[in-house]
Amino acid sequence: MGVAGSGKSTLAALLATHLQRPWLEGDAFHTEASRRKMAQGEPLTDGDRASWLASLCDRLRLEAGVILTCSALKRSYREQLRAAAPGLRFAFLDIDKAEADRRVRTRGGHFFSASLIDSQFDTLEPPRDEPGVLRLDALRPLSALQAEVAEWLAA
Ligand SMILES: Nc1ncnc2c1ncn2[C@@H]1O[C@H](COP(=O)(O)OP(=O)(O)OP(=O)(O)O)[C@@H](O)[C@H]1O
Ligand SMILES: O=C(O)[C@H](O)[C@@H](O)[C@H](O)[C@H](O)CO
Repeated sequence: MGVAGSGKSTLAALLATHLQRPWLEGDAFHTEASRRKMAQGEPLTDGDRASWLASLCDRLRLEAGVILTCSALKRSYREQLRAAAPGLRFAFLDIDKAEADRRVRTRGGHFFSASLIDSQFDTLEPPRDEPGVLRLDALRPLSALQAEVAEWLAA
């Protein structure tokens, strides 16, 4: 979990290969209308995210041991996901706004508008006192992040 540009997909791809686990890209479950909205620089609302979260919950119920990349910005979103998959664990890629903005502007080939970075941080409720959360410094090298998550999952 984490805001756009925090590195969720990049890290998940590495972990899925390393751990031989299936990986679900949360962005693939957004409706076409939501993707269009984000591409036009319009933030999603709770309403837009409701059907998306419901689809992710359905997938979590079906597939055990899956790695899911999902912004999961609000505590209520995480609680909904946890209810679908009891014991679900969250690796939180914690990043500052300047670096998220830099990454989103430079990565290219992605529908997400960089003008939405402010709203991602306005919406983010960083996990505090929630079960099963590992906070990661998103600025560390990917190899270190991968090792940290793999060790945490194995514990
Ligand atoms: N630890 C890292 N160090 C340096 N660059 C990174 C790191 N992790 C990811 N990046 C780079 O940052 C950019 C954003 O990463 P990525 O697309 O994985 O983020 P994301 O959280 O999945 O974003 P979104 O939710 O918007 O799809 C990519 O260009 C990626 O190569
Ligand atoms: O809840 C949200 O606002 C979305 O899930 C976003 O976080 C983006 O889809 C993602 O980051 C793509 O860049």
